[in-house]
Amino acid sequence: MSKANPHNTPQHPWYILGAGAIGSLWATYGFQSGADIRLILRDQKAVNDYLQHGGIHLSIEGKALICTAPAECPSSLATPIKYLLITTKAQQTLDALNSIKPHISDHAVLLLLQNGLGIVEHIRQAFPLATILQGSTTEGCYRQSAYEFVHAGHGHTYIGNASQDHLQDDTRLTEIANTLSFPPLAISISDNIDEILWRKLAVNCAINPMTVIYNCRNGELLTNPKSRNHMTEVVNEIINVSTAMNRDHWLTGLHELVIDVATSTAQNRSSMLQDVQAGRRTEIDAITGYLCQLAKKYGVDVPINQQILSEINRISALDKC
Ligand SMILES: NC(=O)C1=CN([C@@H]2O[C@H](COP(=O)(O)OP(=O)(O)OC[C@H]3O[C@@H](n4cnc5c(N)ncnc54)[C@H](OP(=O)(O)O)[C@@H]3O)[C@@H](O)[C@H]2O)C=CC1
Ligand SMILES: CC(C)(CO)C(=O)C(=O)O
Repeated sequence: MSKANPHNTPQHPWYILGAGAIGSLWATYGFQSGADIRLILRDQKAVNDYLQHGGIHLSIEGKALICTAPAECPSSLATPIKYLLITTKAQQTLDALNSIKPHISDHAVLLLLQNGLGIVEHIRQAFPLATILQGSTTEGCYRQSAYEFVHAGHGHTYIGNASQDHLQDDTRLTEIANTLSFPPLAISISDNIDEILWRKLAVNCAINPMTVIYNCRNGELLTNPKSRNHMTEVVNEIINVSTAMNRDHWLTGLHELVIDVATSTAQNRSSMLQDVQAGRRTEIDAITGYLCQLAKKYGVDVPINQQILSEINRISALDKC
C-alpha cells in the first residue's frame, strides 16, 4: 500500500453522488482545499434547499466549515461526468446511478465509497467501459440536520481496483487518490482492496445487525454474554465461507478485529440501528445478504447469518406497518 500525496489539481471536477454524511465530508474538505467539487442532489427541490441553507455546514472539534460547492440534479446536469465519487447507501446506489446515467462518460472513473458488497458487479454491467474503483473508510461522520454534519472521528481510507478491473497503469490510481486526498482526510491506495472490503464486510456482519436484534450500542454487544456468543457464531460462519472461497488468510484475527471495532466504537449506535430506528431501509442485503448469497454459491451452510437476515427483514417490515 502506498500513501497518496495530496497535491494534485483534478483536470475535471469530482462529482459527488450522495451528499449525506460521507459525501458531505469529502465535499467540504475538497471545497476548502480549492478543489472543483460538484454535488449531485436528488432533484431541484433539494438543490433549492441546499442553496437556501447556505450549503453544507460541517463541524469538527468546535470549528465550523462551510461548503458552497455548486449543486446540480439529474435534470440540470449539462457537462459529461468523468470523475464520480459515489457515497450513497448501498441499496440506493443503482437507482441513483440510473438517474444520471446519460450524463456519465463511457470511460468515467467511478469510485464507490460505501459499506457492503455486491453492488459493483451491477455497476460493471451498466458501465462496461468505466474504470470502477472501490474504497473503504474508517472516517466517522453523522448528520445533525438536513445540511449539518459532524466529523466525529478521524480514520483512514483505502481505495483500489475492484476485482477484474485492472487499470493499465498503477500511477493512474495514485493520481486519482491524490485528487481526493483533501486534508485532513487521508487516502492510501491498496493493491488488495478486496481483502480490506471483505474484512469490513465481516465486521459489519458481526456488529450492525446484532445491534438491531439486541437493540443496543456497539459496546453493549460485548458485555451481554448472549450477544457476544451470537457474534462469535456469526464470525465462525464467515470464516467457513472464506475457507470455501480459499480466502481464509484474509480473515486472520477476525474475532479479535470484531472485538476491537466494537470496543473502539462502543458508544456508537451502528448505522443499521440508526436506519431501523428512523424507519429507513437498511444495508442488510449488501452486508449479511451478500454473505448468504456467497455461502450458497460455495455450498456452505450459514444458518445463523440466514436467521439474522430474516430477523432484520422482519424487524424492518414491522417498522413500516
Ligand atoms: N457515516 C459514516 O461515518 C460512515 C459511513 N460509511 C458508509 O458510507 C456509505 C454512506 O453513508 P452515509 O454518508 O452515512 O449515508 P447517508 O444516508 O448520510 O448518505 C447517503 C446520501 O445519498 C443520498 N442519495 C440517495 N439516493 C440518492 C439519489 N437517487 N440521488 C441523489 N442522492 C441520493 C441520500 O439522500 P436522501 O437523504 O435524500 O436519501 C443521502 O444524502 C454507507 O455505505 C455507509 O455504510 C462507512 C463508514 C463510515
Ligand atoms: C464499524 C461500525 C459498526 C461502526 O458503528 C459501522 O461501520 C457502522 O455502524 O456501519
